[in-house]
Amino acid sequence: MTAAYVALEGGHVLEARGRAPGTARGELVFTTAYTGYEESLTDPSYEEQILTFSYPLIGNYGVREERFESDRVHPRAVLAKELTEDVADWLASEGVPAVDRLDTRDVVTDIRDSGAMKCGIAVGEDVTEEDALAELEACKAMSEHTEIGEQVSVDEQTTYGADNDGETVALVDCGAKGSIVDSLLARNATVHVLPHDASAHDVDALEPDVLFISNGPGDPANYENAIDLVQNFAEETPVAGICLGQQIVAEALGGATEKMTFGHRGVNQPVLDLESGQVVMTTQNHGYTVAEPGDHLEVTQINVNDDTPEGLDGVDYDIITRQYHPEANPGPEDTLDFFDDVLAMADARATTAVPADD
Ligand SMILES: NC(=O)CC[C@H](N)C(=O)O
Repeated sequence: MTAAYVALEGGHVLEARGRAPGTARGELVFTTAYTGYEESLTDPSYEEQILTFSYPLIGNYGVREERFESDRVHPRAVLAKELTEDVADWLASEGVPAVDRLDTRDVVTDIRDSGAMKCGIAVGEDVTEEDALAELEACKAMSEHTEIGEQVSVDEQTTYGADNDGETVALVDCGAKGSIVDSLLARNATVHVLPHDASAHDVDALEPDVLFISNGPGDPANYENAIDLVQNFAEETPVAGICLGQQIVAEALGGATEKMTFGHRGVNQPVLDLESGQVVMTTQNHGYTVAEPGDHLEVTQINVNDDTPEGLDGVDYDIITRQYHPEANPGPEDTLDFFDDVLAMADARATTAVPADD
């Protein structure tokens, strides 16, 4: 019989049914998404986290590689009320421990009351509560993962859509979801995916129409290089950002970010556009938020539930960012026009730019 223990910050240990073996530790969070487990589990933004699904049955339409957002599972472990065989086998093959048959309503309530917390997990034939507690003991706070960008970024620059004749995008990969690249390619852009530690010279060499900062895991303050790039280019090149990208842009331009209690993770987060008065349903996955936009940015969209900034525009520079995931996958596709807006911003700048000479 496989034993399974989940040790929560504070030392409380839950027993569950083991579905994929191993030991792990991470920040315990939950998503309310009721579909899209293939996309969520391969979203690099979940690196160093343990993901609880609040929806009770996960896996009822199988596991298909074409839905993956990256080439591996990123959460360190998975908790659910009931996992299908398909998902349990997939997680086992990826070496990601998984448990079910625990009361995820209790786990979610606990996270809502106490905030995202450290967690240790042990699943296997011979594991004990002490193994889960030892993982908990070794668990670091999210902000202490200072090299997290390195864990999820590409090692080398890669170009997609070289033959496209639309805008040229320099996408700084801090853990980018594949759908961001796909959304840009579908709009005829050429996308150069750059490592998170790319230099200003690397970006310059591409003569991009837009510098785009991706989503990604962890504390935005730990992406010093990407922050520097935004500072370097904001004046001369249009800038866009999604999720971590919005946070990095705010950090770079005199704003500030802060950790939320338990964050927003789900596919039905309502966002109000302050100019049009329209509310859209969005996909979200973040534990930090912009606390202060600073003088160079203004808030254009807010979360209806808690008023946190969901969209920023440049005051004196060409900048558009979103805290949610306009690329969807999972979730509603109501916000794909963000990519049209970013490319239109880049195009407008390119066509009004004054040639240097002649
Ligand atoms: N999806 C993301 O880009 C997440 C951004 C950041 N790591 C956060 O938790 O807020």
